[in-house]
Amino acid sequence: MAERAILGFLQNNEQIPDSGQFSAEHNLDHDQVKNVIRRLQGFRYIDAQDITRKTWVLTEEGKKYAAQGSPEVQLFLAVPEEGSISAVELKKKLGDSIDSFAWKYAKENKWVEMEKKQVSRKVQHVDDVVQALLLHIQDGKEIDEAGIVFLKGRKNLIEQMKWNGYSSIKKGPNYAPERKMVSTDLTRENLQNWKELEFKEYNFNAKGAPVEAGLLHPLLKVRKQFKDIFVQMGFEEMPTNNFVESSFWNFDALFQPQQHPARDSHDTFFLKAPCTTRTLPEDYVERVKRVHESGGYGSRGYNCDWKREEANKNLLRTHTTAVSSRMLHALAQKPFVPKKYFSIDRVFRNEAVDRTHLAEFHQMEGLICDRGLTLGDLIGVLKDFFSRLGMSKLRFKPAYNPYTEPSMEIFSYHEKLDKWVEIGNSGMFRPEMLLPMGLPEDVRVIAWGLGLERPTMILYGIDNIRDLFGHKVDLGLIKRNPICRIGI
Ligand SMILES: N[C@@H](Cc1ccccc1)C(=O)O
Repeated sequence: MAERAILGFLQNNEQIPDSGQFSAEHNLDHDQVKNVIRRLQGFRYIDAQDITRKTWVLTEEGKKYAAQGSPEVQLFLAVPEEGSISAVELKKKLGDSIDSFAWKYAKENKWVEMEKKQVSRKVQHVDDVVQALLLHIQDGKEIDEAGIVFLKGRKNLIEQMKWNGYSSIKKGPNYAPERKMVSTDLTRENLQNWKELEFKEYNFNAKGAPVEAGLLHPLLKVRKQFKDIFVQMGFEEMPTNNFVESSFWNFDALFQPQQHPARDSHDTFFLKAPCTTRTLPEDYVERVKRVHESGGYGSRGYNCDWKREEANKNLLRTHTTAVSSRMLHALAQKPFVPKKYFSIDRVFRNEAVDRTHLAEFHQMEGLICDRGLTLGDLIGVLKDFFSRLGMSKLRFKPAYNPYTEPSMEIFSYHEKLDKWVEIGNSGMFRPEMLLPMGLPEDVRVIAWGLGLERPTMILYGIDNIRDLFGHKVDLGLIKRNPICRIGI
C-alpha cells in the first residue's frame, strides 16, 4: 500500500519533501514507509536522502490529555452553565483523573470562581488550546516555538525524541508508477519466458550463503598430519579398534611384572563385565609365565609367582604398546619379514583430571623391527620424524621401561616457551619380550610412544586440555579454530 502511494504520488509530483509528513497525510505507518523507501531505493526506482532530527512526541500524560481534553477544560465542563456546584461535589464528579493544576489553570484563566465553597462559571465558552496543540504534535504536524514553550511550561506533557526518515524523495533512474516484479531465479519456467521477464541484476557484493559442512576436530586434524608423516616414511598402520584389552597383552607380554604399580586399579580401569578375557595363545602364555618367573633367553626373570588370573583381567588399554605386542606376536608366527608399524588411537588411565591430564587421551606409537638395528637407528628415525613436524631440536634422556632396554625419554625444544619439553618415550624392546613371541634372536625392535594432545596444545597455543578433548569442548572451537580450516 505504502509502495503504491509513494510511486503514485511521484507520478504527478516533483518530490516528497518528508517521509514523516507524507506518512501522516496518507495515514500510513512511518516505519513501514521507511522500509518501502529503502527497498525502492535499492531497486533505484527512487532516490531519497536520509535525515535525522529531533522531534517532539507526547508523553503518556500528554496522550491522555490529547484524548480527553486538558484537565482545566474538563473541570470547566463539569461546572453547570448556570448556578453553582459545591467544591466537594465537583471533586467527586471529576474523580482522581484531574490533578490540582486543573483548578489553578481554570482560575488563572478566569473561567470559574469560588465563593463560599460554591463554584460557578465566569464565561460560557472556552477553547482547549492545550488539547489542540497536543493533537497537532500527535499527528506529526509542525508547531511553532511559542507552542512548544507553552507546552513545556506545563508539567511533563511532551518530550524530545530522535527522529529519522527520508527527505527529498524523487524519481530514480528505474522509476515506474508501479513496480514490476523482477525474476530472481533461473528456473526452467523463467528461462522459457526469458524474453518477457525482467531479471534482477546480479549483486556481486552480496555475501553468499554460508556453507554448512562437516569439520574435523583439531585433534583429528593433527592426527591426520602425523599419519601422513608415518605413511611418507613407509610405515603401515596397526589395527587399533579394540579399547578393551586383556592384562596379558597390555602388561604381561611386555614383560611388565604383575606387582608393577601401573597394574593397580588406581592407575588402570579394569572391566566389570566381561571381567576376564576368553582366549589367549596357550603355548605363548606358558613361555611368558616362564620368563617372568624364572627367566631364560639369558635373563634371570623376576623370580616370583606369575598368576594366570592376573593376566586374564580385562582393562581399558593403558597404552597402544598393547597393540604392538599383539602385532609382533602375530609377525613371529610367520617367516620373518622386516616391518614398520604405527598407530594413533585412544588410551585410558585412571588419572585425576586437571588442566593437562585427562582419563583418556591419544597415543602415537611407532616401531621398526629388523635385523641389525641399533640405538643410533632409533635416534635417527625420531630425528627424521620430528623434523618433518618442524621440531628439529631433540634431546634424549636415559629412562626405564619394563619392556625396553635401553630406554630414552624424548625432549623437544619449544621455541615459544623457550624450554625443553618432554614429548615421548622410546627404547629397544627387551629380549624377554621378543624371544618368547618366537621372533628370531637377531631381530631388533626399536619403538616409541608419544602423546597426541601435548604437541597439539603446544602447536596451537591451547592451555587447557579440556578445551581440546572431552564433553566440555565447544563446537564453536571446531568451526572457528584455524587448525580446522586448513584443507585436508
Ligand atoms: N608405552 C610407553 C611408550 C613407549 C612405547 C614404545 C617403546 C617405549 C615406550 C608409554 O605409554 O609411555
